[in-house]
Amino acid sequence: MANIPAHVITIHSQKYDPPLQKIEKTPKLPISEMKLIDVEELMENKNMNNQYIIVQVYQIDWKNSNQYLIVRDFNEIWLNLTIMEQNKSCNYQINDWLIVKNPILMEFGIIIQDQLDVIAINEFTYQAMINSETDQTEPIQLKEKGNQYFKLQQYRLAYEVYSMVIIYDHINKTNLILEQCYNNRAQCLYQLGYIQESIDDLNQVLKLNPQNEKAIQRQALCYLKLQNPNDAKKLFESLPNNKTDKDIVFKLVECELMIKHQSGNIDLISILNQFVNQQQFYFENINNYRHKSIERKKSNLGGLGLFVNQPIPKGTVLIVEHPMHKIQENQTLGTHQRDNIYEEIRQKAINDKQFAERLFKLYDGSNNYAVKLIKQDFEYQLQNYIVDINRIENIFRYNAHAFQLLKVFTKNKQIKYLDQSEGLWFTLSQVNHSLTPNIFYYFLGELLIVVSAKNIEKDEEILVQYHPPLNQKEYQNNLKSHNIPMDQRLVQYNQQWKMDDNFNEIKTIIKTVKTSKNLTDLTTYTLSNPNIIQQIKEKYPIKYLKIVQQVCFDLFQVKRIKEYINLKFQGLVFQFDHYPQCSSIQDFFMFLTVVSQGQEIEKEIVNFIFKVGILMFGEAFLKNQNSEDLIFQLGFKQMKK
Ligand SMILES: C[S@@+](CC[C@H](N)C(=O)[O-])C[C@H]1O[C@@H](n2cnc3c(N)ncnc32)[C@H](O)[C@@H]1O
Repeated sequence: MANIPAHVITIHSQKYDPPLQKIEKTPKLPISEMKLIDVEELMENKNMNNQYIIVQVYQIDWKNSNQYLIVRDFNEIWLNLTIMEQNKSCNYQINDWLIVKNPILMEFGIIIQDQLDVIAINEFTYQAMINSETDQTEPIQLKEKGNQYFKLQQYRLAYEVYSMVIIYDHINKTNLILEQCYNNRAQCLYQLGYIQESIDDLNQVLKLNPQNEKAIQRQALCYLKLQNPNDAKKLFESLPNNKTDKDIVFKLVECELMIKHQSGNIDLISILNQFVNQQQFYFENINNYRHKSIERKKSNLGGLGLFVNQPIPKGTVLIVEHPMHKIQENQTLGTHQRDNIYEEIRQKAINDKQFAERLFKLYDGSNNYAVKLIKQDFEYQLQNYIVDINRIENIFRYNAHAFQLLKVFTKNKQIKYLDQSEGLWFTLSQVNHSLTPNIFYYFLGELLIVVSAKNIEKDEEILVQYHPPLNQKEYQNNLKSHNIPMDQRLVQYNQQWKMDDNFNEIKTIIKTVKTSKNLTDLTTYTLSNPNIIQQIKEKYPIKYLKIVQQVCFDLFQVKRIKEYINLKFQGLVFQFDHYPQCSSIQDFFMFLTVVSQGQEIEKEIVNFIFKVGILMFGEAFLKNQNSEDLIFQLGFKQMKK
């Protein structure tokens, strides 16, 4: 141990030799939500809440029942530490390390009012502490344990384990895995929502290794989270792969957007172009997601249905799913290629057991028996290599969803424009129909997103509206085609949904879109009929919000703004029914906000969508302009070029 520097005033009192006592109870580390700081930091930062320091005991004195220690921290800073009203049976020994919770720094040193705020660590307690938490003794193993917790998303536990390694490392001055542990612990803090604390840990990493790219990137993300795009940008830019790594490029654009947004200086087109020129992005890396509360059970409506086993607030993302099967380009079930389609699916079922298993779990028209028979049926059919084509057809008839696959990328990244297509989405296919649905869904390309439209009670069935009701006859036909009995309370036709005057015109637009050979036709059509646009605008404001969403989606996929604006007309006219619950901009914003908070789906993408949305509306608000006009101006400006 080093000599005490002269400037430390030691307290000379009568010497007291405490009896050596074993600690019987294993102390738990009281630091689950606390931050390790050093004495220097403590001097700068007088707020002692939720902090702890670690010091080593050099000398012990007593005065009445107060214990006076001389201690030093890892950085060899010496100071006095007074523990008021110390219980004499709890004695510290020279060279013990003390974990001191919430230290109060006074002129003459640290005062501890509550002796429980101090825990001594000697070899014995240290071992006990580690064993009690993890059954691991070695710090490297301990770190592995932390990693395991992290993988299981048990961030609190991971945090504690990493903290222990950090303490161990400080004590033993090994510096062995300190860098990794701080880095990992920073991630835990981030996940737990302690962003500033995460930044502090990352500073520790960068102190040890200024080149640690992971830490730089993570710190930048923290700054973004704290709405500090300038610092975030600097950090992202300092990364060597800031032009090639798609995540970083993406983040840099996001910084740009946020900076422009905060300064009120928005030039959306140039931002879009900048983004679009940089790189293309795909939705391929989004994993399927299904809310943990969803259960499949018997439904009063017939057959099985999906229920939630906990209350679900409005706006919760319940399902994010890729199609388990989708029909090839330009095909729908109504076409003459139908038999080929079923044959194709049949082959897939024969070759891919998992696919077949899922397929046969779907409703096959035989309400009561469908699921009961699955297992034996499936096994039998596979054994004999017979997958009945009629059954495949049935499954498709009752489960397929249509979606507007406006464009896709071919393998060599060419854009292809497609007509409406159909596919099977596994989870959505298990949801029953209602005209008063509690969920709604929409597609980003072929990616399905299902969101709760109301607060849903525990054990309530989730219900979706199968078709937008256009008129009584069509509605009845829809129900019939779905094998749904007309007397169902939940499926009664609502007189309010009469065919409106705009309907025929809208239909004409749809038809034009569908039959036009190329996009110029559509441009001419919409431009020469501004009244229709005006009418649609008045009647269905929500569809403009749909454009915002589509705009953002297209940022990832479309190179040429022109085409994308043209395509919007197809999207907007056809798809606005998917937002029956969003009747205002505010509603839609709420929806976006909630979606962006969905932990499990690709946050960046949804955040990005959200931000572009804000920018567009933000600009309109700044200019005191109708935001819908703005979106339209944007579209027309581009089209005229
Ligand atoms: C996509 S499936 C839904 C899941 C299905 N109930 C099952 O058992 O797997 C569609 C079928 O469910 C039934 N169904 C859905 N909604 C219904 C409703 N509101 N009333 C009666 N039956 C309904 C109809 O038989 C319909 O053809």
